[in-house]
Amino acid sequence: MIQATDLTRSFKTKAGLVEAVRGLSLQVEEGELVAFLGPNGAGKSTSVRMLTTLLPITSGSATVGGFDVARDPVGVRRTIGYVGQGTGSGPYHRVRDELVTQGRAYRMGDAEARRRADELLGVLELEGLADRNCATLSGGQKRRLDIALGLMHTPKILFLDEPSTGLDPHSRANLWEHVIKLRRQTGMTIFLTTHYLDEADTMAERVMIMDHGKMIADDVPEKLKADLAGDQVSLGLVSESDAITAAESAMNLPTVRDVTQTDRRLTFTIQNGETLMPEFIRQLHQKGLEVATANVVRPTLDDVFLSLTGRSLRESSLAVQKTEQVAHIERYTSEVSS
Ligand SMILES: Nc1ncnc2c1ncn2[C@@H]1O[C@H](COP(=O)(O)OP(=O)(O)OP(=O)(O)O)[C@@H](O)[C@H]1O
Repeated sequence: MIQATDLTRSFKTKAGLVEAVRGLSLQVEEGELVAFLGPNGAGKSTSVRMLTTLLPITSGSATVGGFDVARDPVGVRRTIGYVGQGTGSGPYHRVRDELVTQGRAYRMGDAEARRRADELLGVLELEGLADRNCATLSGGQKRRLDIALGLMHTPKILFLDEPSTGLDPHSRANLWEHVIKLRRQTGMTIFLTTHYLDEADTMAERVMIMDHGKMIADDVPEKLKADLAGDQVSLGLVSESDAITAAESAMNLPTVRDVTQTDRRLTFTIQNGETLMPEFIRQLHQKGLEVATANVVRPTLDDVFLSLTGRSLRESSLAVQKTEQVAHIERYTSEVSS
């Protein structure tokens, strides 16, 4: 459904050439839900903007829905819906009118545009707001309207650029319920960028991680976590000598790494820790070693990024969330004081 080969995009700036995307190749199959992750400035939006024909490519090639993004941008635009970071609705228009106008822009007849608008108002639970001015909607309602706008022409592929950024946790969860429902009903292919690691982990079937303009990982979240991060195991033994012997045994476990023993504590990283640990502890008991405490911590996508780059992706997304919180507080303060 989406295919890119060696895509690059550079920008000439006063400070010099910025290579935002440096040889991106990817493939997304029909009906997949793929999350595109990466720290600020990794090149995610630039990639999405090239795939959605909003930005010309510097070199390489891409097809979306079977249409070449450089040679047939109109074909691509007919096939996709794009929900960008800024809200797409006009503040002084009513919700249903906004949808109908969008439909007309896609050359739908008036009756068809109204029928589709009402259908989407239902799917995205915006019926009660159809006659409200867009300016009066909450953040979460606005994002749902943005998605409805992107779906008016019934696209096969939906691009969502940071759909839930700036929403409170309840609105984020609600937005996701709607996206998942839509996907179940339509079988649409969904390609989204997000800063929220938990969101990518639980919602996406496949995660692509970008850093410095390049793809550094592309797989199902569980596999990425198992292969690149592994479970963190921590065992407490009753004596230091038991811990030393247990560490020697741990060295022989398959996929084990980073075995560390300090006093009575033994820690290591391993794949499938939850499954392997009961048997390992039994073996230690058989050797006369006593395990007093055991803890297995499952890895996160941040651990994957850390193992790939030595940096934390969470810190980058926390920085974004902090900026958002400051923006919320500033908006609130200015509303209160005005
Ligand atoms: N129009 C532009 N002119 C110059 N540089 C640009 C332009 N657009 C993007 N860049 C640069 O390209 C790089 C990639 O930016 P991009 O917006 O694609 O990153 P991103 O991964 O989407 O980041 P974020 O998560 O912060 O949205 C950054 O260094 C950015 O400053």
